Amino acid sequence: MNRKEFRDLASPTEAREAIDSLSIEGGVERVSLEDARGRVLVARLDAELDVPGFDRASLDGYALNARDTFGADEADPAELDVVGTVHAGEEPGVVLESGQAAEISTGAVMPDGADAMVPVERTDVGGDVDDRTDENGESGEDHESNETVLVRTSVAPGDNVMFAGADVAAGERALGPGTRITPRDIGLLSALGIDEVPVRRKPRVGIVSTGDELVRPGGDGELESTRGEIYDVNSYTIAAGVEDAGGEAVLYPHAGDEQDEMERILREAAAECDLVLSSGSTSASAVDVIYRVIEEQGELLLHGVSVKPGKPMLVGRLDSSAYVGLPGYPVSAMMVFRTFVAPAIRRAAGLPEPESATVTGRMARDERYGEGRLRLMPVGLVTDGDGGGGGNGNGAGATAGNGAGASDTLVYPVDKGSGATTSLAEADGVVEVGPETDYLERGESVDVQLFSPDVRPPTLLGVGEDDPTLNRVLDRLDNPRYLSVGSRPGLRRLREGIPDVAVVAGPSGREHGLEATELGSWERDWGLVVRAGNPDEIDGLDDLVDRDLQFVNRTSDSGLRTSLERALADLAAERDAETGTGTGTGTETGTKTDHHNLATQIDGFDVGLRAHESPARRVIAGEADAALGLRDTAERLSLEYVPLGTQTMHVLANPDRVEKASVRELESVLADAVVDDEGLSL
Ligand SMILES: Nc1nc2c(c(=O)[nH]1)N[C@H]1C(S)=C(S)[C@@H](COP(=O)(O)OP(=O)(O)OC[C@H]3O[C@@H](n4cnc5c(N)ncnc54)[C@H](O)[C@@H]3O)O[C@H]1N2
Ligand code: MOO
Repeated sequence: MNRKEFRDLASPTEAREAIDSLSIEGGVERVSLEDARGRVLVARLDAELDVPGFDRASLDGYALNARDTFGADEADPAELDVVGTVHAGEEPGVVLESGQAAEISTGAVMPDGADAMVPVERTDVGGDVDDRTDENGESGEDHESNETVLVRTSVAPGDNVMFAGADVAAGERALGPGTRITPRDIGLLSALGIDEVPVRRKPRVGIVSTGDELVRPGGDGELESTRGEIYDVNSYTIAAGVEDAGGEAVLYPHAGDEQDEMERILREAAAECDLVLSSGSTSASAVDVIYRVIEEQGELLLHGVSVKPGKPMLVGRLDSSAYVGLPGYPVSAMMVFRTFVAPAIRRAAGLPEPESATVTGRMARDERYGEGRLRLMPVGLVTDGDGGGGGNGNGAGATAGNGAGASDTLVYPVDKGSGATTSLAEADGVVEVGPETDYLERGESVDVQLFSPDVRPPTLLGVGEDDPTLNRVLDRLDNPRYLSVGSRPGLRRLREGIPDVAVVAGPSGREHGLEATELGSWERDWGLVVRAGNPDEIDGLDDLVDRDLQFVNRTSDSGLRTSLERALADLAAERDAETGTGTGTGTETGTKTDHHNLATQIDGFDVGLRAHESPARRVIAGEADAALGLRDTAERLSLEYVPLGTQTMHVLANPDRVEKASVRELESVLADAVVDDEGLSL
């Protein structure tokens, strides 16, 4: 089977041109006023009537003839006979003559003979109130002619009257083609009595994810990890991106890795959509055959672009639809989508390019890259210094000013690889690094395109140990970001000056030779997490070493792993001491036992999982007898906990950021927390 090789890559510009050459417009449809918001008008709409359609009183008061008020003022009011009342929505039953007025409501039709009105505040009832025969103010004919009104101001013709057509006159241009209809435009359309408008049909975008391993989120049953099953990410991120760009997303069933099945589903989508987006099957493996479907059944315009991530993307046509093949890796799929596809959908939908929100910052560390492709580098932002801007210095409830203030913005690459969804979820934007740049130096200025103008960088950036108590602390803060990289990498990053705080297990910063302020600390109980009821009667580390038990560890970056290794070292020393007194053990004679020797006797010691709960979940799944973990975790998952020790968690602040509002807020949350038998509670 011949496989795809990427020898000649198209340039990003060529990729854009290829996509632009496809037609993905959706045509025209008519939508009702209720569905018109955000839609793009395709034709000019002219007013077919006057708004208002009659001369109308702008205030509650009296309609009258302006000439009758000339010279009137507070001291010398004009007295007019009130000959009727006109309410909104009724025909005036009165015609005014000189010296007469009619009571009138806001929005009511001005009676004939009236050319102005006076608000009620500038009048007084004249005559004798007791003479009034009609307290309810019924229509004009019912008024006694001896009722009068004292008008304490003079008005000019037209005062307080909105004349017919003053809002919009018949024949006027109301809305032009290309208008993206806003709630205000809907107001105008309603006033004109228009209940349906011609708009661009949203481009229909079919989404076909390929791969035998994909499972829809929320389906029945668990993922079968042994088969490599994963939840489908791309269908949903891409669908959300399509809707954001003004398209209508249509999800199709997953296509497996068979060419025939891909062809069937792609053609079904092509028949119903203006654009088909597939994900996966773009690269070089034997099942990456989607390009053949396009090549054989449609037209393949290009395959392979000099961009990272996203190299294996495809552009072409299938039947009457445009086609773009996105790589399967979620980061690659999303980056290709937002860089190349979303602008084309927006154009087809008639939407303008969104305000580009760009932030300039400094690289927080050196970054090397030399593949000669345009790199779309996801990055996170953190404000250096005291948080700058608004002087939000006094703690309580402060939503830390994170606008681009006086302080610097540091930019750090977030790269867990193209396969990690958190590479995007933990990023704020993208830095485009040209193919000629192979090195970005710490401190160098870079422009970050935010994912959207409303992206706000987190108020607080923390790194370090994964911990359930910490998760509760973070819930108390406004928009923090925490990267659980483990204690050691956390300390390293704090030393590099990137995060605001690091959370480390075990020895405090000072013992690591670090100039960091400790904001708070708590203890956590750690040990072995075993099945409920402890059916294997596991008492401690001895059991793991000496018995045939399956164990699951944490990665060597984690503080728990460090504590476990120390405990093993203690056990080794104990056993050596016993050997010294002549008690034989299983260790080789003559060699000193160190914790490595004991570790090799623990089945599964080298299987290290990254998060605090993952090992315990292996116990629940029946894949292990004991896991390294916390008492907290065991209790929450209704498992049994075998104590091995306690460990102190330290929250250490970057010395340059101790005055940053969010850091002070964290300090006060930690100070408020109560430490009792249950650990730290809030
Ligand atoms: N020998 C080579 N291998 C690879 C190359 C190459 O040039 N030579 N290119 C790499 C690059 S770059 C990328 S990007 C990927 C693209 O791979 P495919 O488009 O063929 O995608 P798959 O192999 O189907 O999947 C890759 C990866 O992503 C996961 N995936 C796929 N679809 C989804 C989805 N809807 N939701 C979540 N995750 C998904 C899939 O399980 C795989 O792990 O190829 C490199 N290989
Ligand atoms: O080009 Mo792939 O998209 O790097 O990961």
